[in-house]
Amino acid sequence: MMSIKTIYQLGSLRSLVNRIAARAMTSSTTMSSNQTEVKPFESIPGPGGIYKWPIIGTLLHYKPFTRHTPETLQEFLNEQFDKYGPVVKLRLGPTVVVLSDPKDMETVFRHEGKYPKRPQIEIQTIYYKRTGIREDLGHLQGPAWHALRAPLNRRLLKADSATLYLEQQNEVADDFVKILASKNLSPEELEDMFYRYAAESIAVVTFNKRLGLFDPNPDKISIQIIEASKAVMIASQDSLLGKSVAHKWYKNSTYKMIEKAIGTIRSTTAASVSQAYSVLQDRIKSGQLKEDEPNLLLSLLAEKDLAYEDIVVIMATLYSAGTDSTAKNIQVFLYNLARNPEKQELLRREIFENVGKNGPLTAKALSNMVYLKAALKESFRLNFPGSTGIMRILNEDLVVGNYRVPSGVRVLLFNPRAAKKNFENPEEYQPERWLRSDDSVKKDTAHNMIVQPFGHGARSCIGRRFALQEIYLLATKILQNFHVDLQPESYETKFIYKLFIEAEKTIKFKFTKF
Ligand code: HEM
Repeated sequence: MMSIKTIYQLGSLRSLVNRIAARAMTSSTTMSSNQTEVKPFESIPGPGGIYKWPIIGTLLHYKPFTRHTPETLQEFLNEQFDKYGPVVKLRLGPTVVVLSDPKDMETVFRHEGKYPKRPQIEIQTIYYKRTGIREDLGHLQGPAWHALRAPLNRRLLKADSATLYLEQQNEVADDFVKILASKNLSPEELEDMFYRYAAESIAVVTFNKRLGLFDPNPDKISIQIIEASKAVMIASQDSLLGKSVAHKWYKNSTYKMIEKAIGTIRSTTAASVSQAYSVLQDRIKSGQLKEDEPNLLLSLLAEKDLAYEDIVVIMATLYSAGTDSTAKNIQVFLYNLARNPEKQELLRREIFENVGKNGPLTAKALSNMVYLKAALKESFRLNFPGSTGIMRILNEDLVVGNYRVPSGVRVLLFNPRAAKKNFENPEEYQPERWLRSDDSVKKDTAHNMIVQPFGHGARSCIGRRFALQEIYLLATKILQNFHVDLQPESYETKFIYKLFIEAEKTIKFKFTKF
């Protein structure tokens, strides 16, 4: 007989236990672990009747039938929770079970298996089928996904993966601050600068070079990727949340938008990678390559199971996924600091203590800066970065919220609601909640599943260490030099979502040099 250890080594103990539980659930007296009756999938509450119909059931959630669009989906989902309770079943394209209890989120993550499935974005699936081009990391599933992801885990998720690039990324942040100090930027120009900052910062990782995006006449091609990345986000959100449907049958405007955008991202990345490759070859030939230099491209080229084309796809994904997301969340962080000047001052004090008025942000300083980390985490809690939270397709039958949910069903872990419902004074910006020295906070942070801005588990964000580092860096440099404030009309900024959070109207910051 197989020992428990052997079964576990085969990676199947958890799923075995769950399968046994699932079988038990189908019997007439099914009970969950806390001895309450497990109810069938069909009985999960949610909008019924015509709202269950394909296509139309989703479109009815949006304008002109309600006041919502995919950009305000969080408000819509909150209304559904108020009406139906903590587990809701509704149509967002396909049927989706939306969960808001952290315990249920944990159950889903515990059973996601070796190849967690995030639902593919249909418009992208169709694009890949029609064009035959290679799918990217975010789209692939199963072993094909794992083949691209594993080499990146080793290179991007280690403790020092991002700090290796600190020196180069410090320079990018310094250049940003110089421009802020010397030019009178309009709010729109400033907003654009945040995108350029994120793109410039990740380019030193993907292409081994500065792109010069802060120059008066930057390379047009690099700027095009920024715009293309925004377009991919908008089209993807409309497809994921069931607003765009016709792309299935013909090239509607949303499809044309994503077709053009992915085409631009791929072709321009291919050119940048090819250039970086030539530079690398020249440096190897001339013996200029430093053995210890951080060089993602070089290290991926050494990976025998990755084709050159895979590397281009990886770099395209990292460059575009790493631009829009980071640029938007930096602004939200600065917004929260501007609205809470006393917290801004506490953070500035920590910065001065650790790096002084002009010093670079070092890995050592960063490891000491607990308030900086708490301040950003609190910003993520208050204004959740992603439109919906995390999505998965269940790999096995599960019991969540006392309902049986079969394998293959889409679940949406709606962190934004949990991030408000499980905290005291949830609308207040209180970085102190995340500081271990404050006892009242431990209670708040007890459930680790709630604020997961980068997702969780094997399928979580591969760029998270870089995203955090870039945000920490820019916030540090800005606070070393300026008081951050808001023009009165931006004080009550409304946030909407284009996959990631963004201000409905450009935020009007006031940076006062001191
Ligand atoms: C504040 C900035 C960012 C946020 C909030 C964010 C958030 C996320 C989230 C929520 C996911 C899905 C995780 C899951 O399903 O569990 C994700 C996936 C991903 N992110 Fe990020 N991200 C950010 C920055 C970045 C950066 C800088 C990069 C690249 C350098 C990046 C690359 C990716 C990729 C490639 C995936 C797909 C991973 C996979 O499917 O294996 N992200 N991100």
